[in-house]
Amino acid sequence: MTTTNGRALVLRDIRVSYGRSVRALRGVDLEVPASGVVALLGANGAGKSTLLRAVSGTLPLHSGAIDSGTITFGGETLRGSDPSVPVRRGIVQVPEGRRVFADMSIDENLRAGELGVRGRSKRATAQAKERVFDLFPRLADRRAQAAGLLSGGEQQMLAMGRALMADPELLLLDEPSLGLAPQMVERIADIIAIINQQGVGVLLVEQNAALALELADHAYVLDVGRVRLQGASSDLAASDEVRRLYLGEIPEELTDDTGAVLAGAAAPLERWIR
Ligand SMILES: Nc1ncnc2c1ncn2[C@@H]1O[C@H](COP(=O)(O)OP(=O)(O)OP(=O)(O)O)[C@@H](O)[C@H]1O
Repeated sequence: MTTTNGRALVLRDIRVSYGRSVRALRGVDLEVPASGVVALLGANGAGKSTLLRAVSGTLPLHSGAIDSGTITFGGETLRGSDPSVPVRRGIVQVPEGRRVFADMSIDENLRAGELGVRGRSKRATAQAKERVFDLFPRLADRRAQAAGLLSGGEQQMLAMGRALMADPELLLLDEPSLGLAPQMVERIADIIAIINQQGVGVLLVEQNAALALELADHAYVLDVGRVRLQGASSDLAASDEVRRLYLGEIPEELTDDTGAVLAGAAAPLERWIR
């Protein structure tokens, strides 16, 4: 898709708050290398969406603000930019909950993905759309239909397609597998892998840690606004803590010799499996 010119996203000591009392990020360092796939894991409220908002410049829309720290893309600062700046520089977010324009057609939704892109020729637009339809043939078949009639998985595809219309260098994906059937999750995972093979970097927020660690080269685990763990995805997938907390593996002390869950372990298990 985009030929990469080697731009990395770098966050240093980022602190974000909402109002006076909610400190959502408390000094986060994170890096997405050019064309890399990085996963961001963590329980509800850990600060994952906040981090994406900080990068995409959408915090003010949520009454949030960056208090300190730096965000750069290819060495150029992004911090303090309004949302149009990251898009123009090649960083596009696919928000959680898909948020397609339900009453608009698939074609119109895709056109909306170009709004932040300036001065593009008709030919370039047609090429971008062709690439989207190559990736998502189902959307091509139904391009005149209202987006609201699509299934949840198809709406996710449309939201990703809309982001790709801006020809991004880095995609910010917020929970792309949320609420989807397993088969559709696999399809979305395949598509993320293909998009990355085409040269697009991905910062992937996911509750589905197994999926995220499979797709990503490197992962970060956020915990109450701080990076609790980070490393190569393969190392994290092998770590006891990640297996226990994020891959739903049941801790030994709650099972018998055969691995069966002990009677009365249900309550403590709630704590382990998120
Ligand atoms: N608009 C907002 N106003 C006030 N507090 C907020 C707002 N958005 C998020 N928060 C708070 O900031 C913290 C981080 O939230 P965030 O949504 O970034 O977490 P998350 O890891 O993405 O969680 P989830 O998986 O539930 O989306 C939480 O304590 C949350 O309640």
